[in-house]
Amino acid sequence: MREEDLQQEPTMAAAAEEQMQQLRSKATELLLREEWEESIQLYSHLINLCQDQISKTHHQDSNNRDPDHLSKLHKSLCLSFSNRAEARSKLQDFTQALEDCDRALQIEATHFKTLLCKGKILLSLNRYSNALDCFKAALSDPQGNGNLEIVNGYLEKCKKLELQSRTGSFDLSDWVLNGFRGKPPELAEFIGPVLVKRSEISGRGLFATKNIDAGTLVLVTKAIAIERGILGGQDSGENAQLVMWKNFIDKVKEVVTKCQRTQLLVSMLSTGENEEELEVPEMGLFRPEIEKNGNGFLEKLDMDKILSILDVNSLVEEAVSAKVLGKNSDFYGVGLWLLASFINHSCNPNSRRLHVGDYVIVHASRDIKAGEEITFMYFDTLSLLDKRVEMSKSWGFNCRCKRCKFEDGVCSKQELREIEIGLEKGADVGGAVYRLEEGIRRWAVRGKEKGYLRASFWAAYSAVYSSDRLMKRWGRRIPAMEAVVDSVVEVVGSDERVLKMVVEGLKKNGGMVEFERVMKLGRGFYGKVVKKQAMRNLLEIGIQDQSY
Ligand SMILES: C[S@@+](CC[C@H](N)C(=O)[O-])C[C@H]1O[C@@H](n2cnc3c(N)ncnc32)[C@H](O)[C@@H]1O
Repeated sequence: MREEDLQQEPTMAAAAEEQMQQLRSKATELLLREEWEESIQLYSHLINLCQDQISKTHHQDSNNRDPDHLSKLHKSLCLSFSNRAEARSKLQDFTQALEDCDRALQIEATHFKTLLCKGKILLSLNRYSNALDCFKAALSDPQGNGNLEIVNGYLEKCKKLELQSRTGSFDLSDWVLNGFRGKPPELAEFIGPVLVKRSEISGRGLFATKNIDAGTLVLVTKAIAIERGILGGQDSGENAQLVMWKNFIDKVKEVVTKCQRTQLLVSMLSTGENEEELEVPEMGLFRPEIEKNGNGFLEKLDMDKILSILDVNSLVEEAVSAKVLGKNSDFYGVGLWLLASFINHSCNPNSRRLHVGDYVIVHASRDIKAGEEITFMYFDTLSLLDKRVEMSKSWGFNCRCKRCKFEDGVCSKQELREIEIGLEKGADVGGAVYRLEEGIRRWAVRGKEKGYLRASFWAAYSAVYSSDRLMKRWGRRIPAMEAVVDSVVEVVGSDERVLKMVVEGLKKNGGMVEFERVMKLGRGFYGKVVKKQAMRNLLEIGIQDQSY
């Protein structure tokens, strides 16, 4: 280096130091004011300057190097990455935020602020054991001592969620007993014994890899985007729905841009066309703990494709919990849950879903055998074939489930149609049920197929069983309620209306319907997330005042 350069260097370094100092205080101010975008810009500038200065210092003659100066620069760089990570995480840009955390931790492996920030990001990405490692490491930093309470709080939360996601042991008893009111409990993501495979129904579907008994959890997964609101009257309701739909699309677009893993999975969802040609995703893709940032090739998701995907896969929060949460019948919530998007519809479903906060919980609503496809209902399955055909069309497909195939091919279609028309015209429901049961015998309909027809005419059966007058007249000529309930539950799984009728039967007749039967139905309906004692209370409440 020339003599004059050497003389100029301290002044240039001082100027750079001053510029960095100004940037640091301005960026910190923006961070405190929660102006994330702006603070990110300044931190990026600061990071460049720091790196520049560090490289200049490295090029200096080792005798002239000031080790203190270098270590200050490294500290400043570490803090800048850490703060930029914080700002990026606030904007939900988790991929870049994690990159910043890692760069900060390369400089200082136990940097407390960074470990806390990284732990929180991993926690919100449902990567519980990785988050746990971060919080444990944070405790080993001297700064951790002053923040023991905060770090321990996160550690406990992580441990609980990690256990839930590993074992599927969730307990929503208190929340359900409280009428789904209050803040929904915190949940982990969980994947039970299931696998995505080709389905005979259409495209891909989710299958059980083990026997799963009624009430057992199949999966718990968080929406990648969700939009909720209250729809007003007719016109304003339609408008509100349009605005919500637009916001929902924007949210999906944003997550897809920010997270490659999400983008990859969204691009694999069905657009409703050529489903047989769609790729079957490997299950690892649904496990956030397995770091997977795409395979280098990412299909570009254009707007048309996103719209078709959302049309086919988004679910409306229509579960009882969502209605109570919204405290309003006009409450409407729409979301996209990735793994749940691989579940096909069946009018003979074996699972049901419950919405808890941003999570959807899917549990078996009846016993499922290993190898069986897991299905839930997209629309009401306790209804007649014609109505179901109409609803399936409005979903954009023709239902190809076994029940629809059977009912479509049943030899006695004309007679069934006559019973239906009679009911539409206000014929005696008891007479209709009697005629149907008599037909079932004559047409030699057996086993599960009996349940198919009974589930289709459920409205008539339930009207008879709930009326003392009709039961007096028809009770001895039609099957006992328990037999019909069993065959209907075998077909549609546990259902709120069936459960309600059975609970009312228990209330009226005491011993006629055993409590165990009600408990089994309750388990199929609410799932094992409601524990035995709470379920007893829940159903006893129902027995006392019918408001379960
Ligand atoms: C949420 S996706 C379910 C997964 C889908 N099969 C796949 O391969 O990605 C919904 C789409 O699956 C198909 N589907 C679901 N249930 C069906 C059924 N019962 N009969 C026919 N097609 C069905 C329809 O194309 C529907 O638009």
